[in-house]
Amino acid sequence: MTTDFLVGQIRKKESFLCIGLDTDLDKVPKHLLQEEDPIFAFNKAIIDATHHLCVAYKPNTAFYEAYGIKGWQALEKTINYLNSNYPEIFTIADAKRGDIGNTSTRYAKAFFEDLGFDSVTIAPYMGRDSVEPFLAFKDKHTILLALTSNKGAFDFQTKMVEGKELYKQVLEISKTYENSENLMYVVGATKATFLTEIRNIIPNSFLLVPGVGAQGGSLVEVCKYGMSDNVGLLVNSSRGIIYASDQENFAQASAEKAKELQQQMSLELKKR
Ligand SMILES: O=c1ccn([C@@H]2O[C@H](COP(=O)(O)O)[C@@H](O)[C@H]2O)c(=O)[nH]1
Repeated sequence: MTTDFLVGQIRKKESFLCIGLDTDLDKVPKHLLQEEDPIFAFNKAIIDATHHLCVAYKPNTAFYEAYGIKGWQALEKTINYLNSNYPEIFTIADAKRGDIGNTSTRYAKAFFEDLGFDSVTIAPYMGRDSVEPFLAFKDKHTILLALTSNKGAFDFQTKMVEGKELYKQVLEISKTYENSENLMYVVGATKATFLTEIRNIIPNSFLLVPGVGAQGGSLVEVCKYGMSDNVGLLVNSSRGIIYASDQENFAQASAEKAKELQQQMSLELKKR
């Protein structure tokens, strides 16, 4: 999917919501456990109830890998369902990969070609040759971890390296990578006050912003400091939406939570 198409969807739906499909069988409604594939049954119900309120879905691969081959099959069914039924939706494999070049190429093929995701999250730590294999794929997006939402972000990401915080080095150096127009960045909603400085370095790049909802980040602050001329934001909520209820009405309850965020997003878009 091109960035222009994504921006068009954001304007049309008045939403830059990304719903995280972090599907955990300990948390899904009990009646679904009788289904042949309870993970997919849960995801399908959530997607059907919420697709008009969001522009992206982000399965975190950990939640699928944890269930072995059945989990991976559920991930495959989920992305196939999205691509077949809702091709206007931007899809993110939150896999946090990155390795030596030939290995990164295999990861890129797995997520972009075999599974057919629009984007994948990548750790920048191994540098240029670990990231560029992902960037080589046209109309696919590589979402680099810049400043993450967790407390441990302060262990390394904000440390000074050659006179500059490491996360700023990641932003600046990655701009020099081949096909860097295919880059997006992860910045946690819990780090919203850093967004002004981040926008000075990458004024127009899209940011995937996890951390509203369960982690306590503020959507208003993210928009205040992080919204760019082309919106430039995909704000993710996972647990806050998909586990709104553990009863039979779970999909409707998730749609209500998604609608609350979409309406706040619509207001933020109208402010500009
Ligand atoms: O900095 C980061 C990077 C990734 N994540 C992931 O996003 C979701 C957040 O889930 P919530 O339930 O809305 O808190 C989850 O998959 C994380 O692994 C992040 O939180 N922060």
